[in-house]
Amino acid sequence: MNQVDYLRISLIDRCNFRCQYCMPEGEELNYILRQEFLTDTELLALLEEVFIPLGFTRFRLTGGEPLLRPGVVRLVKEIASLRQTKDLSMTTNGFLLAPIAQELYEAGLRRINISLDSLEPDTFKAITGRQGRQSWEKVWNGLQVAYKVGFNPLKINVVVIPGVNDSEVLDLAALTIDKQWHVRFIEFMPIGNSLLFSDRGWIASEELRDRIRRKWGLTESQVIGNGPADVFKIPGAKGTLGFISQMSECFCDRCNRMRLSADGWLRPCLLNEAGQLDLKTDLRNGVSPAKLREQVRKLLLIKPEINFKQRDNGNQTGVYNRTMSQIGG
Ligand SMILES: Nc1nc2c(ncn2[C@@H]2O[C@H](COP(=O)(O)OP(=O)(O)OP(=O)(O)O)[C@@H](O)[C@H]2O)c(=O)[nH]1
Ligand SMILES: C[S@@+](CC[C@H](N)C(=O)[O-])C[C@H]1O[C@@H](n2cnc3c(N)ncnc32)[C@H](O)[C@@H]1O
Ligand code: SF4
Ligand code: SF4
Repeated sequence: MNQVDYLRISLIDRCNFRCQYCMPEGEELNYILRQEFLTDTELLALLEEVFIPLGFTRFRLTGGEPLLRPGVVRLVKEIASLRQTKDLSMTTNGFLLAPIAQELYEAGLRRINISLDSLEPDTFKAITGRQGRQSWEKVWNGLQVAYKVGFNPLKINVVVIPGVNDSEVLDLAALTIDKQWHVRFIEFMPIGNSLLFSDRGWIASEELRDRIRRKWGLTESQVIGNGPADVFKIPGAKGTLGFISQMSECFCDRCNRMRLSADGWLRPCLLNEAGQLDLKTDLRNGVSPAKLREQVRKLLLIKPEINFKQRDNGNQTGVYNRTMSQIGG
């Protein structure tokens, strides 16, 4: 059985973007009420008294947009300073990153993954719903500042949507040649916007690798990370290329993670809603840390059964109660 030691923590379900594949404009979302959010104190208590004793040592802060969480720098500092934290990272859309990057680094954050689906401001706008050239520039600037501040490895996440941004794959891959940036192409998953998914579908990573191979060649490579990316590089490039292929391949047999939502639900699998635990309610009802630990321990034991397995045709269209922005990707 894989060791499950990676917890993805959603800090907030709100976002300042409306990415078509995640939180499309106009979609009604039931936002978590403020009083339902795990407070910093509750989150830290769960980490220290439940997750860390069970062997979790790698934490990723995500959302929604994690930089919208009030007091995010303080929270980073608290988690980074836990003795058992081996790795603390964040996934962000980068819009609010530039002015806060240095503070985050000083608080102990060392790795950031930034979502940037396009190098064309107009396409960026069409995907993210953010008006104006300025939005793309703010994210681009966030990326440059994060690089200067020293976040390493610095990764760029690209969800590839057929007919929308797949024509940019070579341009995005080229970013890794001169800079130590790590670009990852993510196969679009049917969670968040099933209409767009059934209209556009996804492109298999192997097809993208083929395009890249024909232009520059491609060799296997490595980069620090806890996620499911298969890593390659263009020969001689400073950075790497990652491929996250949840539709064309199955990496569930090496799954090492669980997810904690901003309102304290523990979810054993991104794509399967079975087995979730409402840790926040139990915590607020005075259930002891030992009992909470026991519940999570039991969930860890049955996680291999819950891990997502329905990928016969690589095109399942489940209807999910929670979207990517609520789960944290
Ligand atoms: N199906 C599936 N997709 C995942 C899982 N973890 C990450 N992904 C996909 O990979 C995307 C990028 O993940 P990130 O938030 O950047 O984190 P990561 O790849 O785990 O990060 P590293 O530690 O840097 O490897 C997510 O948005 C998902 O689309 C997973 O457990 N299952
Ligand atoms: C839900 S977002 C949260 C963090 C932050 N707001 C961001 O965009 O980086 C985390 C990751 O999920 C990815 N994602 C969202 N919806 C997706 C989908 N339907 N298929 C594949 N990846 C998706 C995003 O591109 C992003 O890299
Ligand atoms: S992918 Fe991230 S930035 Fe885009 S809408 Fe979802 S949570 Fe927001
Ligand atoms: S789909 Fe579920 S089991 Fe598969 S890697 Fe993601 S979280 Fe793990």
